[in-house]
Amino acid sequence: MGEAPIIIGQDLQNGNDNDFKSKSGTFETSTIIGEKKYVIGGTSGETFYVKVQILDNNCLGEWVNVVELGTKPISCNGHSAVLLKDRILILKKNSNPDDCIWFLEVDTTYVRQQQKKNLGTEVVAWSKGVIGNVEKPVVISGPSGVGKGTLISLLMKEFPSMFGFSVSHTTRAPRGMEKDGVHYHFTEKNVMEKEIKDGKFLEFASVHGNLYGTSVEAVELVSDAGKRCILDIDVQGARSVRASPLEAMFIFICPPSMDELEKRLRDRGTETEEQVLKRLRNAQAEIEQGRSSGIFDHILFNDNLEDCYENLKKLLGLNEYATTPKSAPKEINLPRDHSVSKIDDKIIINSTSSKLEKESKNLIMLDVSCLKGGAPGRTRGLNIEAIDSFSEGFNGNGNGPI
Ligand SMILES: Nc1ncnc2c1ncn2[C@@H]1O[C@H](COP(=O)(O)OP(=O)(O)OP(=O)(O)O)[C@@H](O)[C@H]1O
Ligand SMILES: Nc1nc2c(ncn2[C@@H]2O[C@H](COP(=O)(O)O)[C@@H](O)[C@H]2O)c(=O)[nH]1
Repeated sequence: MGEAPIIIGQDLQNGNDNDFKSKSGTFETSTIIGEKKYVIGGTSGETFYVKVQILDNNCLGEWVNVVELGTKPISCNGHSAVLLKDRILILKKNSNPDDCIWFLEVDTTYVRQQQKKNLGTEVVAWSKGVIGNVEKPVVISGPSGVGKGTLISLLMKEFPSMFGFSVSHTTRAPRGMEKDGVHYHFTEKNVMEKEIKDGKFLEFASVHGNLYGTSVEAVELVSDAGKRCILDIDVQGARSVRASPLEAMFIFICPPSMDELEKRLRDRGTETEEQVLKRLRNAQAEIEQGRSSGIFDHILFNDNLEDCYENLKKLLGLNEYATTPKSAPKEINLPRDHSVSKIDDKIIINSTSSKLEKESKNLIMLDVSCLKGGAPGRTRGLNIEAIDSFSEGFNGNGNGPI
């Protein structure tokens, strides 16, 4: 049973009571959804950790246990909360431009799935907001030696600002040139198993006798950089990602023949004879699954490398002229003191700072109509615009068109 926060301020009938101070001196918001009140605030102490508590009127008005999933904001010195359809938008005050928009998911598909696993406990999930339309992650699978890594390297070299590689964890030993944290996070089996138990992985699989996995953080880091995430994972991993809430594009790379695959693996010279044979045995099953399981949106044959790379670029909507991201992420400078209001899918953020400060700040409009993704991972598709309160037809109180 959670300890009840001490709240000063009025509960609203339905919606939010924004940014009031509790007796402990920390800032809290209270959002009412049906019979439940979500109190988002901090624990006292030197560092202000964000914490969620839920008062459930269905449970005789008791504070219920809450499991908070996802990566949550590390610290927060006050925030505003706005109720959207299935999640609460959190606007952090006094924060960096790339760390001020967060979501607390309360009724998304992911939360409902997790709720089933944690019967008897309330589940909520945190997800950081990313401005702009960073496109869906790309999952690339195919048998060992087919050329996935080669194709991905070409892509990253040609479009460094557009794509970011999801650095997987593995329990296999590094190869000669491989660097920890760059090619893989090389780790111990017991450590990785513990992290899997702790829910840090989006997917994981035992591949050719070793454990491999994509951490939620690996994907989030790429999204945070405003780049399209590329995952190089096996078919089992692709299946898990397909079943997860992460919307992605799935591409399977096929070899022209088993003989050619064997030649590439042997010529690469990174595996022992025993490992080569194991990888070739697994390749047969992977190719069958890749071609028939329905997991993949596209199948590419990597016969001639140049042709295959051109086809990959076509699938990704790239051509020789597209060398910059389609939508570079914009930054938001949230006024330190602000009020928020909601008009349909538009959140109006109005500076309530001193006049001097206000002169440099505009009214900001955050469009949440095209949200994509979410926990586990980032929430994409946020659009932001600074608007002139007089010319754009909004009054200065953010109370809607005048
Ligand atoms: N189209 C191609 N024609 C000939 N050789 C190729 C082609 N594509 C890749 N190769 C070579 O095949 C070898 C295997 O490629 P790569 O390491 O990219 O495979 P991979 O699918 O990433 O393998 P793994 O899953 O084991 O990491 C490399 O030596 C690479 O240079
Ligand atoms: N399910 C996952 N598979 C992964 C991940 N990272 C890599 N892989 C796949 O493993 C094999 C072997 O890779 P290698 O580097 O040892 O040659 C290959 O098919 C990769 O696609 C992961 O995070 N999850």
